[in-house]
Parts: sequence; C-alpha cells; structure tokens
Amino acid sequence: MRVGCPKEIKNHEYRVGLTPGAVREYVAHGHEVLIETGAGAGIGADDGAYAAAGARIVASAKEIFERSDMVVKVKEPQPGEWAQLRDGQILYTYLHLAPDPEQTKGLLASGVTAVAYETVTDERGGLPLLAPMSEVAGRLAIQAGATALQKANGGRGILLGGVPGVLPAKVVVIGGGVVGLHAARMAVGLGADVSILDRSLPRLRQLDDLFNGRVHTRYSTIDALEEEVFAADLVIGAVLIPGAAAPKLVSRDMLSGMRQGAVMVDVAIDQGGCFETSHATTHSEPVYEVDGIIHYCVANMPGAVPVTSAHALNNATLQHGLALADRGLRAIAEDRHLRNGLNVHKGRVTSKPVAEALGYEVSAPESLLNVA
Ligand SMILES: NC(=O)C1=CN([C@@H]2O[C@H](COP(=O)(O)OP(=O)(O)OC[C@H]3O[C@@H](n4cnc5c(N)ncnc54)[C@H](O)[C@@H]3O)[C@@H](O)[C@H]2O)C=CC1
Ligand SMILES: CC(=O)C(=O)O
Ligand SMILES: [Mg+2]
Repeated sequence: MRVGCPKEIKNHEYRVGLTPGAVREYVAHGHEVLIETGAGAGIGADDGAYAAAGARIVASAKEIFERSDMVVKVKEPQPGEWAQLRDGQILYTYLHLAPDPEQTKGLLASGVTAVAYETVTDERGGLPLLAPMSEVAGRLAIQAGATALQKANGGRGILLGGVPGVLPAKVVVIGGGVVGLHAARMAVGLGADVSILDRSLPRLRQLDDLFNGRVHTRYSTIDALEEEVFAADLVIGAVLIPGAAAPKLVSRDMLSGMRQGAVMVDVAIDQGGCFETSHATTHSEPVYEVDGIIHYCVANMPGAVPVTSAHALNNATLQHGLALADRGLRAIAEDRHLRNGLNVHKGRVTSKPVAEALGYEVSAPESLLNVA
C-alpha cells in the first residue's frame, strides 16, 4: 500500500503522524511511504531522517492526498484537507466528530474510510490510541492551570503547592480516567490539595488505592460537584463518554459561586467540552474569561510538546496502522477493536455515538464490511 503523511496544519500543531521510526516499520512491511517535506520539523526530524528510514519526500500535501491509499495524521482534517480525501482511501487520525458537524459532513461527502484513533478499543475496555495523549494532556493541564492562576495572567494569584505556613491551592479534577489520573499526579507532586470526582465507583476505589490517601475521591453528584467547584482554585474537566459529545457538568450559573480568578482547564474540549461556557481555543490564544473565571480550552494540548507526544502517539498507533496498510478493509472487518474505530465509511456514519450526537442514521460497520 502507499501510505502518506502530510504536515499538520492546525494552529501550533507540531506533532507528526509518522515518526522516522514508524516509517521504517511500514517500509519493512513492504509499503511505500510518502512524507510531506518538513512534516517532522516540530520533532527535530528533518527530511534526511525520513529518507534514511526509507520514505519518499514529496513537496506538497496535495501530492500526499492525491497519491496515498492511506493517509496517516494526528489531528482531525481541516476543511482544506477533507476536501482532498476520496472514496477508496483510508484516513487514520483523531477525528472527534460528535461535536463537529462540518467535518462530519466533509468526510461523508468525500467517501473516505475514516478510522478515529480516539474510539479504537482494547481487550481491557480502554482506548489505547487516546491514552498516550490523555497522559500528556493530563500532565500539561496542571502546567497550563498553574500558569493561568498567576495574577499577571488574570488568575487568583495562588501557588499550587503553597509554602510552609500557607495553605496550598485546591485542585478539582472532574473525571478520574487517564487525563484525570495524570493531572492528579502532577498536582499532588506540586503539593496541591486535590479532589477527584467520577461516576465510576470501581475507578474511585482504584484511585484511592493508587494515591494512598493523598487525594480526596468523591462520587460525582450535583451536590458534590457544586461543593468542590465552588471551593476550587483550579478545575480540570476530564470526563469522557467514548465517541459522544461531553456532558456539560459546570453550568454558567455555577460560575457566580466560584472564587474570582479561579481557572478552569477543559481538557474534554475536543469532545465539545464539559463546561457550558467552554469554547475551543488555540495555543496562540489559549485563555479567555467569563464572569471572572479564566478558561483554558485548547483542543490539541499535546501539540505543545511534540517531541514527547509524537513518539508516544506513534508507539500506540503503529500496530493497527501496519494492519491497515497490510490488509486494508479486511483489517477492520477482522478486528472488532479496529471496527470500533471506524467512524465513517463510503458516505455512511458507522459510529453510534456520533450518529446520535449529529442526527444521522447509523450503519453497522459489520453490515458495510460483510462481517459474518
Ligand atoms: N484537549 C486535548 O488536547 C486532549 C483532550 N483529551 C480528552 O480528554 C477527555 C478525557 O479523556 P480520558 O481521560 O482518556 O478518558 P477516560 O475514558 O480515561 O476517562 C474519562 C472518565 O470520565 C468519567 N466520567 C464520565 N462521565 C462522567 C460524569 N458525568 N461525571 C464524572 N465522571 C464522569 C468516566 O467514568 C472516566 O473515568 C476526552 O474527551 C479526551 O478526548 C485527551 C487528550 C488531549
Ligand atoms: C486527543 C487529542 O485531541 C489530541 O491529542 O490532540
Ligand atoms: Mg475538533
């Protein structure tokens, strides 16, 4: 198969869909790999590194989209990209379609077969292609929150860990999955007072064990959520219902009960955000203020640390990517975890939560791919 990887074009997105190490693996499987010139600049991998790994360097993204049987990316295609996709081509990348009707329309019109990293599953019920970026974003959320809390940046002016004789800041993490765990680790490491809310009791038990009493775990009722959020200096939004639009857990009304200058980091913004007042921001202008509360809602947080993120992402995407390149649609038909990743195929929506969020009829991937 001919596999192509364009340079990412989202605002301050420096990751790359294929690292030179990944290219070498595809080439070892007998595939031809096209890389857009400069695609790896953000991770310090120049065209020479890709050529040494066996890639062919091409001058434009146009050539990648025209000539590739499979396009491997990081972020959801931007309008100019989805217009270049076509029937018979596989797209392998993050999509986050539930909150994105325009992109969904574009992918459906193209006829492309689109596998979304964030809905591929594993035997343990996890989301293995989302997890590494959730690890990064969870850790970054505390760095971003700590920076926004500084007075000169509009925040309350409180240090997360406090100092001897002065109380630390209160950090509230809503959703104790991968993002939540890694955010809590960083916040605990800095000495903050940390609470984690979740709707899963088994998960709260696990977190309680892991942190050995160093965090407060709370079952997420409306009461508990209000009490925690009203007392918080920093709130991290980290809930997920896989594939679906995020539930709005903090309403605009609640902001008036919060401390002025508190910061809310909505990591779940890529699924539409879990605060009513969230809207996606970029690394160029990451924060804005509503009713005295600072919001940070960057939808591609890991793009800020591409050297870490691109390698972590490629570690997780490589095996399914090779399977797609080796066996094409058969790989999807034969692997139920990859089938869970199929969001759009030949003009049909194949993901139930996406179809429900956007009002499409869902087509079972099994019926479209002739799975027995
Ligand atoms: N902005 C960015 O750059 C990035 C965003 N993300 C996003 O972060 C979000 C979280 O991802 P993960 O931690 O990997 O998901 P996860 O599935 O590991 O964890 C989500 C947690 O939310 C909990 N939850 C669901 N509904 C809830 C509710 N109503 N109240 C309280 N808890 C609830 C679940 O029980 C689960 O423990 C996703 O939307 C993901 O796409 C991930 C990476 C980068
Ligand atoms: C998961 C995601 O949206 C990201 O890594 O940018
Ligand atoms: Mg998006």
